[in-house]
Amino acid sequence: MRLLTVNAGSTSTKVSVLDETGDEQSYHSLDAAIVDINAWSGVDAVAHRVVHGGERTEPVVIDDAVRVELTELADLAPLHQMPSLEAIDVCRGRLPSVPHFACFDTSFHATIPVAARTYAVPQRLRERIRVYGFHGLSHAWAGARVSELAPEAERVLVAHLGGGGSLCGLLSGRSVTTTMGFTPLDGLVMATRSGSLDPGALLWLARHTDEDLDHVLERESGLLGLCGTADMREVLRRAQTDDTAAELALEVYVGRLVRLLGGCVADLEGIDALVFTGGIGENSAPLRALICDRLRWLGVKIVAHRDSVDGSELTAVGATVRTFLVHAREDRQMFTEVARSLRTLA
Ligand SMILES: Nc1ncnc2c1ncn2[C@@H]1O[C@H](COP(=O)(O)OP(=O)(O)O)[C@@H](O)[C@H]1O
Ligand SMILES: CC(=O)OP(=O)(O)O
Ligand SMILES: [Mg+2]
Repeated sequence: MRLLTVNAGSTSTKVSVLDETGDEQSYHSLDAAIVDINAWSGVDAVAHRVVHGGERTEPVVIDDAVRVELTELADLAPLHQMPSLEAIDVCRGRLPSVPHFACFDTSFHATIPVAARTYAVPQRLRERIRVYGFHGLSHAWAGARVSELAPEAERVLVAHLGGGGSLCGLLSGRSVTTTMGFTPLDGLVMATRSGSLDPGALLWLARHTDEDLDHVLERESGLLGLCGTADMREVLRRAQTDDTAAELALEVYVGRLVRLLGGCVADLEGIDALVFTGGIGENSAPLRALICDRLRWLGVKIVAHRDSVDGSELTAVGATVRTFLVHAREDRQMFTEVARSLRTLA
């Protein structure tokens, strides 16, 4: 099978053409991929990463009805859903005769136990509002890689740190806990998203200010709100020059991560392996060091590792938890899922 994949993230769009031989072509935008339209010849199907899939637990072929269904979820993922739908429209226009699949970030988290997905609100609201969890394609891929790299590891914590960020606790490869909830605004401090906030603060802001809360919390907060840049490379560079706003941003970022990771570790009753993935997790040795310095109590200890080779083991002597670096391959995960769906449909 030859598959075109489109992954519209909050700070990047990644497009690739893949097949089972491992041959692959990558592009950093849909426009760049369209310029190389010859690479699309012979594509059997297209896979689109769609962040919110509602109750869906499997990829689905996109027709007009599915498109409407996904549009109705747009305000639950304002940085992602409409850009994905726009990419879907462009690709369906260019390749009308092959199936276009939506592969969902939410699907992998269908295994989270009921109590862990339930908010303490009245029943009439619980029917609408629950934990979905996101970055599922990345967490699933990282979990599968760890099962190759460390087959003995049953309790695995994946830290997907990119433009968005979330932690996922996996037990025997299945998601049981995660830091994002009803929407991808929850949990960790992100590039421009606040992450978790006291719901009382939201009520207060709604009553006492005329801020556009959607805009503030999705696009003006996170690292950007704390120190004026959304790019972790810049935050780290500025923190080296005694820039106090950048230093605070790093402390808030790492502090929130460590606190939420502690909750996931408690859900898993300990961990055997820790995995870093996503643009920051894969590429930033200094950030991994800052995080792991705060996790010594857990038995995490890593070597200073500067390159970003997929599957590298970072575990240092004396550690009781094995730590790995895995490249986020949502495209490869979509390949696996679409191949399975095509077999089922055949
Ligand atoms: N060497 C690096 N050090 C720190 N951060 C990095 C590095 N390389 C990339 N990043 C960060 O990774 C982020 C992009 O991550 P990625 O997972 O590709 O994004 P998206 O969430 O759009 O999918 C950028 O915001 C950038 O700041
Ligand atoms: C769900 C999410 O935040 O995705 P990304 O990190 O790709 O923006
Ligand atoms: Mg991403």
